[in-house]
Amino acid sequence: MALCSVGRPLLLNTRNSLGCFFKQKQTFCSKANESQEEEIRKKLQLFPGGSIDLQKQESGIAVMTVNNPARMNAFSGSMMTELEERVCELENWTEGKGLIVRGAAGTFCSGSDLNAVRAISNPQDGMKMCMFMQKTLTRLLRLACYRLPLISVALVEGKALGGGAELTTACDFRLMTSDAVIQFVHKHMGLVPGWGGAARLVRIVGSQNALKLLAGVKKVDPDFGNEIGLADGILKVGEGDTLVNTERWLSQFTKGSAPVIRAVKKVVLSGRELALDEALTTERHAFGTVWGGPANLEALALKTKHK
Ligand SMILES: CC[C@H](C(=O)O)C(=O)SCCNC(=O)CCNC(=O)[C@H](O)C(C)(C)COP(=O)(O)OP(=O)(O)OC[C@H]1O[C@@H](n2cnc3c(N)ncnc32)[C@H](O)[C@@H]1OP(=O)(O)O
Repeated sequence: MALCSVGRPLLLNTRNSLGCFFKQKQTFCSKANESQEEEIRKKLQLFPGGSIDLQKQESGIAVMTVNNPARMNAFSGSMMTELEERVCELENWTEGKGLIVRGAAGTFCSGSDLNAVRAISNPQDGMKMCMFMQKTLTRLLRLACYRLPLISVALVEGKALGGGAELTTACDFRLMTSDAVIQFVHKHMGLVPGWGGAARLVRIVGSQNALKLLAGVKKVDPDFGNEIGLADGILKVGEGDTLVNTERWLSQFTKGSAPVIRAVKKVVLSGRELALDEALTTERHAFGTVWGGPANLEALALKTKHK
């Protein structure tokens, strides 16, 4: 039985929440919300185009591609619902260790498809779309909460604008190619982020920098990204295949014992998102899952030195 059915992700959350320290924070738990989600899913399907492709590799690293190059990889409505489906697939990928999120044809993502945005520009639809994307991107960021040790990185080539900039913040790390730009263009669109991008940005770069990026609509190039902690590394264009280089970079975090990596991601996520008491409780539980475990016993037997 699948753990998750895309049409009923709320059921998924209830079932999967046993091992999930975020269960008390889930908000989509009423029948009314469930039917609202279904309603917006149907509406989004009315705006087709592009795709979200997922390639799960034997290495345990998956590549998710935002694929709509004719519109600079803007998110059509159907791509928003496909993103939810792909996240669901990842939640159930027991061999998964890492995820690379990138855009097709050398550019990341230019946000929502403005044609779809115009058609759903009334406040009710906007709120439903916003809740839908917030929930999907939160699930993407919290993949480890579903028993997987997945560590994610956004490979930012070209432009990441608006919702595309928000998508980068739903990954654990961001690597930028030397020609890349991340820009929260929301203010210029008369908006603020609504896909959870502001809340995540504050946690990544701090409130001072977040204010500069959102209120100043500052273009973040790789050097500035590095300076404020938005970029975790810079990939020089022309020095090898960027995807291969990203896989190599990511593998430093995904190699080793899966239960230990899962526990690491859990303590970091809980430290960032929960109140201290709750985070300490989660840390104790995570510690209990690895103490005396195979990786721990092996390290003790080998008398491992950390030179
Ligand atoms: C604000 C938050 C938010 C949300 O919460 O929903 C959003 O994400 S709204 C979208 C924010 N993004 C934009 O406003 C992007 C607007 N587009 C541009 O600034 C440029 O197109 C750019 C910089 C992405 C690329 O410029 P370039 O000169 O390299 O190419 P073109 O402008 O010729 O673009 C090629 C082609 O793509 C279409 N395009 C680009 N972005 C979008 C988009 N977001 N939605 C729909 N279509 C988009 C562009 O119109 C061109 O199509 P064409 O048919 O050739 O005119």
